[in-house]
Amino acid sequence: MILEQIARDTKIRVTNQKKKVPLGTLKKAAYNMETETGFPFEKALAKEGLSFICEVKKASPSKGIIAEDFPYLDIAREYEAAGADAISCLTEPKYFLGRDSYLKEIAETVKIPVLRKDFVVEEYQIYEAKVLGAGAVLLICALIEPELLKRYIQVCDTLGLSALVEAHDEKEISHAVWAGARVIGVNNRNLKDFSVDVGNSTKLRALAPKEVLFVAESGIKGPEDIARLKENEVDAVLIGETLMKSRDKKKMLSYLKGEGTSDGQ
Ligand SMILES: O=P(O)(O)OC[C@@H](O)[C@@H](O)c1c[nH]c2ccccc12
Repeated sequence: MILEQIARDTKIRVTNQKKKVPLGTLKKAAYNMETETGFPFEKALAKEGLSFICEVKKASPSKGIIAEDFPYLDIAREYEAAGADAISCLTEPKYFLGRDSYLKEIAETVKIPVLRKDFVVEEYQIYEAKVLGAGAVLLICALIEPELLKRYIQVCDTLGLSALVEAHDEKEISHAVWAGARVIGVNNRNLKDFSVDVGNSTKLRALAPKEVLFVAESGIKGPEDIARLKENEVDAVLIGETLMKSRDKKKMLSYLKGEGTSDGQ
């Protein structure tokens, strides 16, 4: 399955990176970073009404190249100006054509918190996220066993980083809750066959405690999806492709919010 393949390649990437920057050096740098108190990513999601996490993504294994032209800083600025509550930035280089430098530059440019979207298989990558300026890091349950997940969330806490814990089914939701996740995301895309069902997140919402911030991820195309998610007490949505493919992101975001009359193009 694709997720396992990506995880294997990520392990190799981390091993190589450690030769350039050893864990001890990275850790020191991470703890020397200035930290905004109060977990700004969680604050952004907890605000009244549905929050929007807008994703900067060049490509994906399911869609291939999404944005031929990829002015990532302009895109991030446009998201912020359009009213995004947070930004998600892919840093995985092989399958998503992401880069650490995209995240670093975006975090230096916008005021809203930035999520590092990568495949965390080692603690090392959490320190990297911090040093790159992220306010949050994605932790995928399918890649991290519960004991380790608990430890990773604690590491995030000591760094003032929020963890967005991704779960796909009931069992993973209970692992996430057990590990102390305060933010849980459910991916509507099945990583085995890439099929998308927005009902996946609405179905699983009830299984996470009310006080957990709940994020619906992937496959969100129009205001009817948003309305359905709102009805099911989702706190935030994570949207990539629909926004990346639209020429006017501000218009698209207001269309999704049900404010605009146009089709967002
Ligand atoms: O482009 P979409 O369908 O709106 O999806 C965004 C985001 O949810 C998706 O990129 C994603 C969700 N979970 C992930 C884990 C790794 C990489 C990417 C993802």
